[in-house]
Amino acid sequence: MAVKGLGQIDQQYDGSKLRIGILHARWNDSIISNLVKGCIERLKSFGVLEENIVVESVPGSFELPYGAKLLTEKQQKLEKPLDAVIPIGVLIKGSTMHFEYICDSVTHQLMKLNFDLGIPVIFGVLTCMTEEQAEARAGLIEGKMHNHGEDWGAAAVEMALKFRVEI
Ligand SMILES: Nc1c(NC[C@H](O)[C@H](O)[C@H](O)CO)[nH]c(=O)[nH]c1=O
Ligand SMILES: CC(=O)[C@@H](O)COP(=O)(O)O
Repeated sequence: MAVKGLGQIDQQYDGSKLRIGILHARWNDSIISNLVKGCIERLKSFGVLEENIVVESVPGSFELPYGAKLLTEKQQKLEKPLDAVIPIGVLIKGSTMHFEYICDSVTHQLMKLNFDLGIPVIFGVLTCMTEEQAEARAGLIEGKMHNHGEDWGAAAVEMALKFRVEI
């Protein structure tokens, strides 16, 4: 059994009332597509309704933090607030320092957004040294790793519901 991964879920979560935003980058599109697919499938496995999953895209991972903030605020203005947002991006090391700067700034800003927006913001960004690493983590290499998009869907549902108090 694999050591890496979310482990057993600690309780049954009913996602049928949740609204979840997925904001994905378009860089490295073939890998992104499978991560988004896995994420949506996992959300649905918790009962999240298709019509309550809002999927939007931005050009690259650098745009994810501000895009996630704008998406969340727009849904609030439309009186359809999100219970969690899942930014999804794939960063792959090139030949300059571009990768390091984007990984660092995006990670910090997404973490900060949790506190600024007051809803869970999941870390759906792969930061890989090679394309092969990214493909493996998107479940695209048979027999290697599972699709990490599934973990992000599960994390969103758990974090949206875990500390909720129904009055
Ligand atoms: N190299 C990667 C990028 N680069 C693009 C930036 O994220 C950004 O869209 C551009 O600089 C305009 O602001 N994005 C990724 O998602 N993945 C990469 O590997
Ligand atoms: C998107 C860029 O600015 C690009 O020049 C970065 O190059 P690399 O991915 O090789 O570091």
